[in-house]
This record gives sequence, structure tokens and C-alpha cells, in this order.
Amino acid sequence: MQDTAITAKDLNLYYGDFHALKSVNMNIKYNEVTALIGPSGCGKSTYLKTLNRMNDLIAGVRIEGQIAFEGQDIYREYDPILLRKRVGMVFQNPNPFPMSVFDNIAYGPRVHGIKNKKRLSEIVEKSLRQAALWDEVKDRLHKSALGLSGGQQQRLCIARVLAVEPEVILMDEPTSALDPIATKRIEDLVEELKKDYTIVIVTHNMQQAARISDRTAFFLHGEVVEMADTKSIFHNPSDKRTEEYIAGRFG
Ligand SMILES: Nc1ncnc2c1ncn2[C@@H]1O[C@H](COP(=O)(O)OP(=O)(O)OP(=O)(O)O)[C@@H](O)[C@H]1O
Repeated sequence: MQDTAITAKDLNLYYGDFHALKSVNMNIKYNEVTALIGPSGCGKSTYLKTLNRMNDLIAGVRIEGQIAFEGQDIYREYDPILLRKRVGMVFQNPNPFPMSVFDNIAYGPRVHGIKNKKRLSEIVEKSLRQAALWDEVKDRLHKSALGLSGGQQQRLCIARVLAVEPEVILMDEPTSALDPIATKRIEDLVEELKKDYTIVIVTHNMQQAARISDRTAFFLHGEVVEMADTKSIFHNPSDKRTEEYIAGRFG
């Protein structure tokens, strides 16, 4: 399907004997924000990480089924390094490298072979502007990124992902370590970025999912109970378990 960036088909994931994802089927559409919600331990992060093969790095993980990105099987037809360039990831806790703001952003492009200083400067400025951070850091590009506030560090991490020109951005609870103002800035940024990128976000914050996502998938015990337009999930869920979770009756 032309509007679909990623398709998961009958995806099962095991950590040793533990069956963490059970026959997950999901289409993730271009230029949409897809939210993954559900109680702690239901498999949201595990699923998110399968989308750019981050689970490959964990010993004892076994994956069955298929994930296709733009029609290509990411586990059989893709180099994981190239995949992670095209499907970038932002983590729960901002994790800038212990180096300057500039070098944090230039790191990825340098790894991918860009050496020209002028070109690197252009990429750094463009990425920081896209991440709505440029004005705050343009006078301290060569100072340590560790001196930025938590919210600025998280936007820096988003800029770092943007610098390698991905198509998809995976976000694993990107605002859970941030205060409400920094959270609002990231939410506004997500809204802006979806014009050019496809975004999948894990969140514990129901209001956040309702505010920023187009479609929402509700996970429970490793299964997708229901996936639909965010409005329908929140106002008219078709499964009783979704309704109970959203009403705050468990999780
Ligand atoms: N590396 C691992 N080894 C073994 N089991 C794991 C590993 N990572 C996760 N699990 C288990 O897999 C299940 C799903 O975990 P996952 O982190 O995907 O859930 P989650 O829905 O993202 O939870 P949370 O909202 O608390 O982050 C949990 O039972 C967890 O204990």
C-alpha cells in the first residue's frame, strides 16, 4: 500500500522462553504520528525497537514473522546500519554524547562519510532549526551539550536523528523525563515534524497520545488489542479492555 511506510505481519518476539510480542499485525502510515499505549510491560518498547532492529543487540531474542519497510523485509533484506539511518530513534532519557553541541549533530553525518566543513555546518544548522533549538544554542555550538537543560538535550537528540535524514522517527517516551513546558515544546515539534517524517511514539501519557497522534495502538500482554484513529480509540473504542484502560481502570 502506497500510504504505508512500515508493515508488521504476524510478528512474534521471544526473550528466551518469554513470549513478549504475540502475532502483531500493524500498518504504520507515512506522515502520521502513531502512538503506542498500554500498561507497563505490555510490549510497547519491545515493538518499537523491532522497527529498527534494536532488539538484535539483546542476547536470546528470537523474532518470527515479518516487518517490511517500504516493502523490503528489514530482517532479511536490510543492512541494520542503513536501516537505523532511515529509521532513527529518540530515547526516554536525553542521551547527548559528551562532546560539543556541534559535534553531537555532526557525528552521524561524519560516520556516513561527510567530511566537508561547510556541508557539516549547513547540516548542523538545518537540523537544529528543524528541532526548534537553533536560536537557543547558536552562540554555544562549541560548548558541551551536557550543559543544556533536559528539554534542550532532548531536542538536541531529535536534531541528531534529523541530521542523517531519516524517513521514520521512533520515540520511546521522549517526554517522561521532562517538565510540562519542555514536554509542550517536544509535542509542538512532533506536530511540526510529521509534515516531513513518519513518527511512532510510545507514551504512558494518555492526554499526550490524544493530543499529538493520528492513530493509536493499544497493547496488552504483548498483543495489539485494537488500533484505530486516535479519536475513535479515545471516544469510541471497540474493545472493552481498551475502554477500561483509557478510563483508568487498570495499568
Ligand atoms: N531484555 C529483556 N530480557 C527479558 N525480558 C525483557 C527484556 N526487555 C523487556 N522484557 C520483558 O518484555 C515485556 C515487555 O517489555 P517492554 O519494555 O516492551 O514493555 P513496555 O510496554 O514498553 O513497558 P514500560 O511501559 O514499562 O516501558 C516485559 O515483561 C519485560 O519484562
